[in-house]
Amino acid sequence: MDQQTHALRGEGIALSFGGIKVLKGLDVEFRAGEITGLIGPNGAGKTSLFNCLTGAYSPQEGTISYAGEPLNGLPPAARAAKGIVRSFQHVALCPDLTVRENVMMGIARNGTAGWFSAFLPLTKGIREREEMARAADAALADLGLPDVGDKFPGELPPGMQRLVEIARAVVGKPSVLMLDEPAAGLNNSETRDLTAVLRKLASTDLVMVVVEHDMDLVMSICDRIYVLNFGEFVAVGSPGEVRTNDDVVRIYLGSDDDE
Ligand SMILES: Nc1ncnc2c1ncn2[C@@H]1O[C@H](COP(=O)(O)OP(=O)(O)OP(=O)(O)O)[C@@H](O)[C@H]1O
Repeated sequence: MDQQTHALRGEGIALSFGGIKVLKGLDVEFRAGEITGLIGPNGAGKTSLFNCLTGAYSPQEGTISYAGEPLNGLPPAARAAKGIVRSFQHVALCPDLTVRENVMMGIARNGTAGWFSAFLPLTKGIREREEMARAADAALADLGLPDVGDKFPGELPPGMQRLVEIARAVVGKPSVLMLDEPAAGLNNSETRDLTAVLRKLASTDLVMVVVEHDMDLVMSICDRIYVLNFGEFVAVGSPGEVRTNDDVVRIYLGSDDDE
């Protein structure tokens, strides 16, 4: 896998709301085989950039591509069908479906007969449902959750719900996995479990992007980190380079949030 070729790239991304520029012409490259962090103080533009990459926002300027294929104009569902998937800051599991069924929803984008037909009492549907259930159980087991398939999300603690959400994102074998504040709402031990899971997920053919406020998590899992401030990158580099960058130190010491 050529990590440069199989990269998610943004060139000259500019986004404004009501004439206020929140992203000021950003060039960014998220490479396969790396975990790339996106950090910055509150209001820096992290979520806006994330949303441009997933297709939730359309930047007024710039191009977004994966493996050289332009993605501009494609809505989130079309990007997901191309293997570019995301998790949400607030756990977004269906409360009335079992954990296994929630994870099975992540397979639907793969172009099988589909999640709905898998629930119809037809031979094809039954076979497909069994295959999807096996894949869902395997994804859950891979993330250290072997016995929760029959439970409902509400029966699990927040840390496990987060892992179920990640299982749903990875069960369809994405090429780009975008995680929006995966540690939000987790306690220290849940964050440690998540850190181990994210490290394990990293593989040579997967682009992983993490927007996160938890600096310990970012510094321990990321290969490269982009630091945003007021819609511009002020630094990019390894955790060690970013940690000792004078501008980054100034931004974080000068900001009044708890990063
Ligand atoms: N839908 C919107 N309409 C108007 N302004 C917006 C919208 N979304 C974001 N903004 C503005 O864009 C700027 C960047 O916000 P964004 O949420 O991208 O920052 P962030 O770095 O993700 O912050 P946080 O860490 O607090 O989530 C902020 O000034 C915000 O008020």
